[in-house]
Amino acid sequence: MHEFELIERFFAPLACRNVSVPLGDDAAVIECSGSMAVCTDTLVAGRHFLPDAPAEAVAWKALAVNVSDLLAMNATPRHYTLALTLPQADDAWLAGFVRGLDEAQHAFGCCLLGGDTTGGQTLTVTITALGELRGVPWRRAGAQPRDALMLTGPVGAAALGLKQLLGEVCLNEEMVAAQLKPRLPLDAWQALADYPVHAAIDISDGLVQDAGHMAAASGVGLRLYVEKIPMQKGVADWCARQHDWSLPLAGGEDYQLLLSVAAQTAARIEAAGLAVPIGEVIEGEGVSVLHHGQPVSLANGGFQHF
Ligand SMILES: Nc1ncnc2c1ncn2[C@@H]1O[C@H](COP(=O)(O)OP(=O)(O)OP(=O)(O)O)[C@@H](O)[C@H]1O
Ligand SMILES: Cc1ncc(C[n+]2csc(CCOP(=O)(O)O)c2C)c(N)n1
Ligand SMILES: [Mg+2]
Repeated sequence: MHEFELIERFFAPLACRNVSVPLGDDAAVIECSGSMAVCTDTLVAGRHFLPDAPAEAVAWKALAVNVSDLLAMNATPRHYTLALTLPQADDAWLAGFVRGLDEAQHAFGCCLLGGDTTGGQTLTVTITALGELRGVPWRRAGAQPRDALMLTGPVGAAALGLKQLLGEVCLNEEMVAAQLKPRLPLDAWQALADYPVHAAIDISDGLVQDAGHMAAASGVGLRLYVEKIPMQKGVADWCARQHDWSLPLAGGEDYQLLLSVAAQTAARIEAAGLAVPIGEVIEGEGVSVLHHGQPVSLANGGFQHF
């Protein structure tokens, strides 16, 4: 199959229709009236997913991790581009990949503007996503002393799912699903439009490491309470058995949002069931973690590529 035939057959059906110039020219053209958020994330076989991961899951995750960054910025997903490097053009793999992308597009409300397809040794998927700001951008730099820190959902399952895929533990399919096809907190995010958020970040590299980015950008310290952090029962049980909280604190790929909000806003957000308080912002620097009052130190702070 030729490169152009492949694009026409697999990717043209996913293309945005309601844009000035859609997929097919040297570049797409879109009209925009307000502010747009733009982000890029790459998935590399062997680094971000196991080489035998289902194609549907790879596609879903590639779009989900980008949409997660848009949500963290307070932007509604609209469009994306796809750069794909394939070791070979395998019909069945591509059909699965397009199914996963189609499902993700519908779930996240965005469509394909264009991209690039090349041959290469390592399967690599790079997506650049564009979203429309729905208010002020939620920056990492806005956390203020006495703010409450809130998390939109549980953490730790994706890291436990990876352990299961690697054969290190045998638990249940919920963890594997969290690793392969992470769900985003879309409903909570929709409702959060009505609340003033001082700072936000999505949890991709691990809660403590990403909280550290918020702390550094804001020039404050953050304090987290392990017993308040939401986690799936399987994760909590595993951590309690091992006396080790590194999965929810540093495992990463959770794609929940960490928010810093004024204490009175936090009470309303919690009452609406949109996020739970897990700590607070203090004067100082860095992230400290307490478990029933005892400091927790982590051997490994979070995911690092190098
Ligand atoms: N190669 C690069 N060229 C230009 N800017 C980059 C590059 N890599 C990262 N950045 C920028 O650095 C900032 C931090 O990037 P990073 O990838 O750590 O973001 P993140 O959202 O924390 O991580 P994730 O990749 O898990 O979504 C972002 O503003 C990003 O655009
Ligand atoms: C095969 C395999 N090895 C390791 C991991 C774990 N992992 C990969 S990327 C990442 C953080 C986000 O990365 P980025 O900062 O690039 O967005 C984590 C925790 C995995 N999922 N699959
Ligand atoms: Mg991010």
